[in-house]
Amino acid sequence: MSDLLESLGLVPFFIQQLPDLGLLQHRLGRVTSVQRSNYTVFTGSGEGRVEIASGLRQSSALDRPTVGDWVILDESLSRIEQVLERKTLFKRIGAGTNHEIQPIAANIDVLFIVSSCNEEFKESRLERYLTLCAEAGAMPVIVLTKADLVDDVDDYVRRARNTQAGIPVETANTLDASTLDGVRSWIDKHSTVALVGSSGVGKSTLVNTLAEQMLTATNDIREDDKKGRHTTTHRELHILPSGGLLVDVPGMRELRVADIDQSIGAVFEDIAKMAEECRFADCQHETEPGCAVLQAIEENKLDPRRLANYKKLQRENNLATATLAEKRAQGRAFAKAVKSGIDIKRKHR
Ligand SMILES: Nc1nc2c(ncn2[C@@H]2O[C@H](COP(=O)(O)OP(=O)(O)OP(=O)(O)O)[C@@H](O)[C@H]2O)c(=O)[nH]1
Ligand SMILES: [Zn+2]
Repeated sequence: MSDLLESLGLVPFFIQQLPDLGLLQHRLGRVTSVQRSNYTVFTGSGEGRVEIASGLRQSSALDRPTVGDWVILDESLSRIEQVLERKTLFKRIGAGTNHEIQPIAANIDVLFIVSSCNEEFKESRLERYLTLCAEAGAMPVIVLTKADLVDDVDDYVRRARNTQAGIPVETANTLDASTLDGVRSWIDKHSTVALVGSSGVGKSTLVNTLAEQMLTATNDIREDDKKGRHTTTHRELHILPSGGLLVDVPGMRELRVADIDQSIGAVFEDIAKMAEECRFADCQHETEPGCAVLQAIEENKLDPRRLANYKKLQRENNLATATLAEKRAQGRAFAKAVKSGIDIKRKHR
C-alpha cells in the first residue's frame, strides 16, 4: 500500500471492502473537496479532479460522495464509480426545495467539541453537539479553550464532564502549543478529526497551532486551469504535518438537528435510565405522579437545566422529522400535480 494512502487514513475497514486489491494502485482514493459536481480525489498517484458516474448521480443525496469518503474511480480515472461503506457520517437537512438529507462529511473518527472558559460555555450547547456526534457515530472529545484566562478551569471541566457519562475533556490555551498534548493525544496518524463550536472559541487558532502554522499555507493551492486562468483549489481535508487528518467544511460549523431520536438517549443515558422507573411508560416528566425523573430533580440528583434541554432536543427532533415528512408529501403532491397537468395536456392534443 502506498505511503500516501496510509497518510490519508486508509485502514483495513476500507481495504476489506475492495473487490480486488489491484484497485489500491490508482483507483482507490479519498475525497478531499466537493464543489457542486466537481470532486477532488487523492489516490496513491496523487490528486485529481473527477466527476461522478451517472449511476451515482441518480442515487439519493446521502449515497453520493462527500468530503472524507473513500471511493473507487473508473478505469480512466475520471469518474467516481463507487463510494465505500462509511465508518461515520455527519449529515444535515438540505436547504433546497426538497429538503433532502445531505451528507456533510464522512469517516470522521474524532470530533472536537470546542467551547471556551467564559460566558460562551453552555452545557446545553455541548449536549446538542454530543447528540449530533452520537448520531454520526464519531468519538466526541470536549476541548475547553482559553483555559489561560481563568482561575477556575476545574469548575469548567467538572461541568463539561457532567454532560455525558465518560466524556473526555481536554483544556487548552490554543495559542500555546505546549498546552496541546491532551488534544494531540486523540489524533493518531490514521485518524480523521473535525471541530465544531461557536464563533470565536478558538477553532482556527487551535488548528493552526496543531498544524504548526503550516495549514494555512497548504490550504489553498493556486493552479492554472486549462483556460490559462488562475483558480484556487480549496481543500477541505488536510493532512496534518504531525500525522492524522483534519476535515474543515463549512457545514460542520453549523450542525443542526436532523433525525437524532436514537442518539438523544445515548447522551442523556442518565435520564433515560431514571425514566424506566417512572410509573407510566409514556411519562413526559411534566406533572405525572410517580415520575422518577422529577423526583431526581427534587433530590438534587439531576439538574433541571439538563432535563429542559433533553426535552428541547426531543421537541426539535420531532419538529424536524415532521417538517421533513410534510415537505416530502408536498413534493410528491406537486410532482403528481405536474404529471396530471401533463396528462391533461396530452388529452387535449
Ligand atoms: N488567550 C487565549 N486566546 C484565545 C484562545 N483561543 C482563541 N483565542 C483568541 O480568540 C479569538 C478567536 O479565535 P478563533 O480561532 O478565530 O476562533 P474560531 O472558533 O475559529 O472562530 P470562527 O472562525 O468565527 O468560527 C482570537 O483572537 C484568538 O487569538 C486561547 O486558548 N487563549
Ligand atoms: Zn417521568
